[in-house]
Amino acid sequence: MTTYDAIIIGTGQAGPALARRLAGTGMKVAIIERGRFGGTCVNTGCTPTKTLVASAYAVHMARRGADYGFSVGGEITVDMKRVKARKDYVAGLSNKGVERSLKKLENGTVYEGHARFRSPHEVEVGGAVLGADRIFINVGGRAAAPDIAGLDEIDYLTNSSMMDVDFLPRHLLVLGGSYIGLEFGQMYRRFGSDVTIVEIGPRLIPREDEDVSAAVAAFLGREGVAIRTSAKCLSLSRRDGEIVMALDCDEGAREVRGSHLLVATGRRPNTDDLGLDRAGVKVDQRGYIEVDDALRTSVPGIWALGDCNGRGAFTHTSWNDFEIVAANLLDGDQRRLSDRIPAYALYTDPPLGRAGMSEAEVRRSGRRALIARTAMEDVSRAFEKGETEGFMKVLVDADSRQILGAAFLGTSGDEAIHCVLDTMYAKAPYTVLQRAVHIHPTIAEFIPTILGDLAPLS
Ligand SMILES: Cc1cc2nc3c(=O)[nH]c(=O)nc-3n(C[C@H](O)[C@H](O)[C@H](O)COP(=O)(O)OP(=O)(O)OC[C@H]3O[C@@H](n4cnc5c(N)ncnc54)[C@H](O)[C@@H]3O)c2cc1C
Ligand SMILES: NC(=O)c1ccc[n+]([C@@H]2O[C@H](COP(=O)([O-])OP(=O)(O)OC[C@H]3O[C@@H](n4cnc5c(N)ncnc54)[C@H](O)[C@@H]3O)[C@@H](O)[C@H]2O)c1
Repeated sequence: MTTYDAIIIGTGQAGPALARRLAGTGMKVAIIERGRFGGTCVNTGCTPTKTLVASAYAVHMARRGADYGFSVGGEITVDMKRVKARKDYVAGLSNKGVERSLKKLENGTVYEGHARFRSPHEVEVGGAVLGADRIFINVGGRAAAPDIAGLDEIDYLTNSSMMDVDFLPRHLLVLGGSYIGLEFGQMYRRFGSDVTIVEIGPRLIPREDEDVSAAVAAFLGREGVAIRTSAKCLSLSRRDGEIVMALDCDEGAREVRGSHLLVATGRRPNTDDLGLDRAGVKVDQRGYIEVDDALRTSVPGIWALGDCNGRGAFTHTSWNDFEIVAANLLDGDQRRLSDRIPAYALYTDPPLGRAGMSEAEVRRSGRRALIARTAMEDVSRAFEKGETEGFMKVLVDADSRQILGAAFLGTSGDEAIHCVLDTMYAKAPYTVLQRAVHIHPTIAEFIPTILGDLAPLS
């Protein structure tokens, strides 16, 4: 057995940064990766998808040339091989950057292979057994396949296999109308595919407020994305060279057909093949590793960071997990998971920036609250850009005057939301943000104006 001061399993968003911090203190650190360095975000998640979203946006804007006073000679066609090559280049830089930095890390040793616990302080990888008093699990997750008759017989796509697509699907069926389904759905519609999104819930992105779901469905619909909600996929089969999806639904056709199928119905943690039982690490019913407020598992000396602990499902939450663990272990700074304010963005165009509670959550909480909402068409920057879809909504606690949450669905909503988020972290009353003088013309400039319109939430 080779002994280290620390073992890190997985090189997602938390692992590499933690490896650098620990190795920087002189600890001997083993880093184990079974797949591509950088994990989901870098290889099959954020980076490639946002690179593809950028290509789709450029195509969309070129098609809208007439709105801006120019024309493109001839039909706009998309070369999917070049779109993919651009994506591979951008994602490849990050992937290689993570690999290079870990392999040359002083005090670090990289093992390439599948890690499995042998005991609370021993991990097997390849033929080697590694031991350490501190083990950090950063194994992430993968696409979950729903239990649908016939799915196994279909050569379906997931976010991972979508990365190899270098052709235009004639008709992309998308199962699941949340982040992955909507980002890929709009993107492929813009590239030129017919797209049908099938969502089991009563509306798209069912976690969001109804007005958000409705606005997203409206602009996707205007772009020609077919949307089926409250539609349960009963079975999948192949007929006449097409994929046939049989639906249980109250409205619309009971069958949809397409050339390709993307399954985007959620994810599951990579904890089923990690030998956690041999270490005694507790998982919940869905396989997520149970952690406390400092990301310690049920076994002393073992921590779980990132998607595999079920406490976040984003790159920034995994990165924050690294910050929490490093602060507690190395800096004497008792940072806590419970200090984190929920925040994320959905990268449709326009994007949805979200911070804190939704309107529905505020209503359920029963507290006295204020609300203000503005259509993006009333925001001068959006109007000037010719991108007026969406709205901005802010909720404030009527007693403490602190911001409870916000949804910015509109151009630059993913950036402007940070004004709200930072004010929430500062625990400042909304009036601080209302009195801030923002730069003209920006989307953020309008936030003080919105806050001037706050009225009781009825
Ligand atoms: C299509 C898509 C788009 C996304 N877009 C965004 C976005 O725009 N913004 C955002 O914030 N988040 C986004 N996410 C989510 C984000 O990618 C994840 O939350 C983030 O990557 C989680 O990182 P992680 O650190 O938990 O682990 P991961 O990045 O999942 O990495 C885990 C690593 O562990 C390795 N591993 C697993 N098991 C073992 C084992 N037994 N032994 C050795 N190695 C192992 C894996 O190979 C992998 O490299 C997206 C996700 C997807 C799927
Ligand atoms: N912009 C971003 O930050 C971003 C982008 C992509 C992915 N992600 C991450 O990836 C994770 C997974 O995304 P996702 O969109 O796959 O999952 P999700 O959990 O967000 O949504 C799954 C959707 O599929 C629906 N669904 C479930 N079973 C179904 C079925 N049998 N038929 C039809 N619909 C069904 C659900 O109602 C839900 O709307 C997210 O939690 C997110 O953290 C983030």
